[in-house]
Amino acid sequence: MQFQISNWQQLDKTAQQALLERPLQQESDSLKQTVKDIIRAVRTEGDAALQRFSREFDKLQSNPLRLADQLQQSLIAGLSDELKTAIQIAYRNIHSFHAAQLPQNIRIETQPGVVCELNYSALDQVGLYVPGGSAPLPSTVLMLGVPAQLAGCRRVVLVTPPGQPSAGDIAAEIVYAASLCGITEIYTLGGAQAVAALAYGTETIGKVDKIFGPGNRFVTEAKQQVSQDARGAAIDMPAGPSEVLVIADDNANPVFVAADLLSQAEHGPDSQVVLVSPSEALLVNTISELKRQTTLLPRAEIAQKALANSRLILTPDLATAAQVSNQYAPEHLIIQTSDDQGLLNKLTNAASIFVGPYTPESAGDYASGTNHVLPTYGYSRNHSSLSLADFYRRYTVQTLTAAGMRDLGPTIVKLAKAEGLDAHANAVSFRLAELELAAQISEGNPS
Ligand SMILES: NC(=O)c1ccc[n+]([C@@H]2O[C@H](COP(=O)([O-])OP(=O)(O)OC[C@H]3O[C@@H](n4cnc5c(N)ncnc54)[C@H](O)[C@@H]3O)[C@@H](O)[C@H]2O)c1
Ligand SMILES: N[C@H](CO)Cc1c[nH]c[nH+]1
Ligand SMILES: [Zn+2]
Repeated sequence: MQFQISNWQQLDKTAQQALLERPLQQESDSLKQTVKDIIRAVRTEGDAALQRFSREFDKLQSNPLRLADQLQQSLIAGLSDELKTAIQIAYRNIHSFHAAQLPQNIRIETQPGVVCELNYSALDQVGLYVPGGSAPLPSTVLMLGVPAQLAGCRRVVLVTPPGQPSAGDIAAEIVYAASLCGITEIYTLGGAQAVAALAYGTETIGKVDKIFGPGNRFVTEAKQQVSQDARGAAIDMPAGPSEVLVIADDNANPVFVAADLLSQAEHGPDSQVVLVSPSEALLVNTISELKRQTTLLPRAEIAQKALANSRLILTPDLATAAQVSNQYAPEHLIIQTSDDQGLLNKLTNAASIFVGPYTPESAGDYASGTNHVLPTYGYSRNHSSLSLADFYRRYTVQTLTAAGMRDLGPTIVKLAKAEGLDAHANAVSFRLAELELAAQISEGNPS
């Protein structure tokens, strides 16, 4: 494994930008076309296309699609108590953190007789995509299922790629985590075809209003495409291949830093990990640790491919390291320095930040309580981590009394006239005229 340390200060602006590029294939034309073709096939052929793609991409001979209730029960029964307890603890913490996010309706009188309300209502039907191509992710079931449960969405559908035939259709941990979240409508289906089925519906799978969840580049591209079609479905965010940026100085332990980098490198070959440090010694020692720890990992081959996309960057100081991170806009940002709190104030574009030597990203990936569904590929510049609010729609209500109309009406008429929109002005002035007439009648003085 070859590692190269890049000296940030010695690069010009173009080279600096190139250094922070994500792995290439993410938005290639061929990916877009592949996904477009899959979506079109699902829309025209329905379940038959789903079966065909499961055979082609997931090596499945035949797929019953919906996971029978009885099979769900027997999978859950086979799970060890130890693992069930771990899933319950994660569920509890994720539940606590998300329950605290319950949105509050607002009702205020902006001026006498003019009442404005902002209300939240839970989305009716939601689809949860749980990745499973490379590893089944029961933790993602909790990250999506807990907020859907707390919001009270009426129909919650879970899709996840089928496992290898020898290992059964689906991981028992996924089914157990789903059961804690009250989810029983589960389909063993993955990739762009699953996203298309959720967005448009097939004979077996009813369409949903919004699709949540992370996935590989096929899943992420499919979500983008269906969200651009008014007949498709809304989506949460582009949450693609995992990435982490670590800012560490001499104060950090290279064993921890290397472990944190590898924790995301093992997700997939298109994951990216970045280490930014003002300490050359820390960079060099972390490289030795990366080499040592990688060989011990069962997923070493995947991690090595991801490490080939990765960056080790030497900066003159921590302030410049913060600037590099802000420019990169990472999904996860870990800081292990002598001045973590000072650094926090300088960080603007990370989706989820992990502070100090005892806060590995794994804590947030599994069990601390925060959501691990996060924008990748620089989208954390303008997208947020998944939260309870994403499972609601917001709408406003307003009520003007006659007195409110009398007071505010002339202002509205003036503004509408200024825009040259006379019909808008009339909608108010006709009411004002009627109110004027009514007032004169009540005073016994109709003109
Ligand atoms: N950003 C986040 O919040 C977050 C959270 C968890 C996981 N992740 C990421 O999710 C990803 C999960 O990826 P995964 O692959 O393990 O599972 P996945 O479920 O996202 O994708 C697997 C599916 O991809 C489809 N596919 C595979 N090869 C294909 C091809 N050549 N053409 C068309 N379709 C194809 C198959 O249908 C398969 O079912 C990882 O990159 C991981 O880093 C991100
Ligand atoms: N790191 C992933 C988010 O990018 C989430 C995850 C699930 N399991 C392990 N990690
Ligand atoms: Zn992870």
